[in-house]
Amino acid sequence: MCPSPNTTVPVAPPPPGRGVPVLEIQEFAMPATAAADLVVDGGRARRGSGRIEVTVPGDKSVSHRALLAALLPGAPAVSTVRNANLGGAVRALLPAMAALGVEVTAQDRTLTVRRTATPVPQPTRSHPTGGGWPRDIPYLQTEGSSAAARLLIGVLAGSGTTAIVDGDDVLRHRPMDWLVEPLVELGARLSYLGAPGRLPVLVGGPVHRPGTVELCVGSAQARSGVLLAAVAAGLPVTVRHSVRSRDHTERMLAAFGAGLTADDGQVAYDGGPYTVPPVIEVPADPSLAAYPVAARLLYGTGGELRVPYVCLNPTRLGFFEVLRAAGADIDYQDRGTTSAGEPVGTIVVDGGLDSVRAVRVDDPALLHALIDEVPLLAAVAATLPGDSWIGCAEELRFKETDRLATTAGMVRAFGATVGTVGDGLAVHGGTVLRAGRVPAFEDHRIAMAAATLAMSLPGRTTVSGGACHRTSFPDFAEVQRAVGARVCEDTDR
Ligand SMILES: O=C(O)C1=C[C@@H](OP(=O)(O)O)[C@@H](O)[C@H](O)C1
Ligand SMILES: C=C(OP(=O)(O)O)C(=O)O
Repeated sequence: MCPSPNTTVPVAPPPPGRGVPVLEIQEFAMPATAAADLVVDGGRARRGSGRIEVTVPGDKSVSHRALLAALLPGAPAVSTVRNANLGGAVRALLPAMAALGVEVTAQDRTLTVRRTATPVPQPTRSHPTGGGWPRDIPYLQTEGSSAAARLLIGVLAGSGTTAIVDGDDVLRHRPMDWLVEPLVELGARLSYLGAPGRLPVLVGGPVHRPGTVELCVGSAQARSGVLLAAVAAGLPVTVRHSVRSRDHTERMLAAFGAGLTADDGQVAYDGGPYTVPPVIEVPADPSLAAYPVAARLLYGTGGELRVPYVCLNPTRLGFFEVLRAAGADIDYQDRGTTSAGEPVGTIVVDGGLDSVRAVRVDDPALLHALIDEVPLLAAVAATLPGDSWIGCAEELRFKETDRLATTAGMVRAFGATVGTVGDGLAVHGGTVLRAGRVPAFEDHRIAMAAATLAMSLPGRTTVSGGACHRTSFPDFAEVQRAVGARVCEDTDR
């Protein structure tokens, strides 16, 4: 049986003086698993030494932004997104765009976006209060992707497009007020059609009041939603934020020529013009590169592993930086820049974790630079001899699962001693870990972290519902097999 994600085992006190933000924790029943299991036969790497190169899919965040750029006023009628991530989270945006008359076709990893198509209405879900949906208003469903929903709300609230934005049962429990409240301050008419602060949200009128808004969270999606609204409306807006989280929206809009200035703690848009280019290039996803890199480090044998053309935006490199600072041999080479203003290069890893005792994250910007890699970092930390701490992570409670709890539950299923303490995770090192059946809690990041840890442990591990990795990394198993893993999907379930 899967351990409960809600069990809290304090194994170490939080660091002194750490204030825990008061945020309302999401509680809801997870839907029954639909995904197949992942089966991992762990132990030594299937391949020995030698240089290996693997490529990982395009960055999920940049893909979302590149697609939504096509909805900005003045964007070309036909545009191309190259090397897009084609996982479920990015695909979630396509039917919503179709309902707005924007057709997206995929060939390999290239998306062609046409703004002039006939709108294709999406089927509606049941109304959360049992009432009826407002008539003649496009209904846009973004499934489980909060980036898709939040960024879309921003673009709609900037371009003055009336629509309803909805999501699946899990997304209907994730906070939308982080973004909706600042948009309302800027004059947008937005209303919650179900629970306050949650989807579905009706976007009824555009932002039109210039000014400064203050965000209460570090969420890059919230900041991006406000910036996209401001730029779509040509409205001068300053966004103050407490944490510098991923800045892909700022880089992309600046690459379009929009007048943006970023200082410590704020980003300001001057209301001036911009040009959306006909082609946007997406670099490979550093959050996905982290899995083969971790597998290589956990195996600890073999030669160099190279992952080319990865987004080297510093707001995304926390996982690699924390391990580098702790002694792992990780390097960045072949540096360049994409047309969307993103630094790119090859991540090179050699050797294992022998010189690494423990890892520590206790800075909010660093946490945000590895926010999606926390389950993987905790899994790696469980193999180290020392005690590790991953703090400043309160926002993880608002992901598709409460990822502080589900990360602890997953790592504990391997026999590790790990607990949620305040706003973080304390991982005791030096425990003997064992293969077995472990939960993924329907969460792609938990599934991939579990499967990666299992690769280095002798014996068979079954990651329940682990095939949910398709949300962000459809070819996860193929890539990990190239690094030496024995991992496959159990299609017999
Ligand atoms: O801006 C984005 O594309 C994302 C920002 C992060 O979420 P938050 O903005 O909620 O922190 C991250 O966890 C998510 O996978 C993608
Ligand atoms: C949290 C994630 O995405 P989102 O917030 O967009 O659902 C993720 O991909 O790990």
